[in-house]
Amino acid sequence: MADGSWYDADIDHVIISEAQIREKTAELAKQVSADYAGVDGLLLVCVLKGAVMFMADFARALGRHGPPAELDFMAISSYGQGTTSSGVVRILKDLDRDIAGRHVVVIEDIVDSGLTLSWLLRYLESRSAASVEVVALFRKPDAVKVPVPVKYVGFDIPTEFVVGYGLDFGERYRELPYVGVLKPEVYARA
Ligand SMILES: O=P(O)(O)OC[C@H]1O[C@H](OP(=O)(O)OP(=O)(O)O)[C@H](O)[C@@H]1O
Ligand SMILES: Nc1nc2[nH]cnc2c(=O)[nH]1
Ligand SMILES: [Mg+2]
Repeated sequence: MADGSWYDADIDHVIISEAQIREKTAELAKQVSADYAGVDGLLLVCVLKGAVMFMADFARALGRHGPPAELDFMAISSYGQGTTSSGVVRILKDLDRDIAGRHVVVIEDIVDSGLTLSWLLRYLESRSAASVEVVALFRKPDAVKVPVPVKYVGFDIPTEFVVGYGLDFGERYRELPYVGVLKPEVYARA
């Protein structure tokens, strides 16, 4: 449907295309680059697994402009296998280094209820970062349960469960290059 890949049979419709993601990522990287000009060693923190694609593309886009950045990864999970947040956040992998005094930019794929991010921001601030801001590629403004300060937002999308570009359903569909909504029968057979 979208580009002829075998997953397309499961996709009802595309919400954001690969080209739109590419364009927006470049735009966000330019904004961050301008705002952090002069900062040496910005620390990008990727929230695994969902943000893995966005981190890779965003970091490369930032690399065209600077400032120089380091990359670190946290794995936290609040969704389990389903489509609603449990609200219980588990750290599966912590940061490798101390972030005290560092300028941190959190790279997130999506802000839905806001539960994951509000937990993460509290966690990072408790570790004495000099500053913490968030870049989120997608946000569902009508789904937010806990308001979180997200300085850089790519796309506001409707309150629907989406997959692709890092976002999974039962660990599948993360490798889709676009973001879309699954056909109802996919949930029925899960
Ligand atoms: O705003 P919220 O309602 O908290 O939802 C957003 C979070 O949910 C997803 O992660 P998930 O817990 O599914 O883990 P994953 O990234 O490994 O898929 C997504 O990647 C965000 O981190
Ligand atoms: N795959 C996926 N994970 C999410 N986590 C929070 N919202 C979503 C969503 O819409 N899709
Ligand atoms: Mg998930």
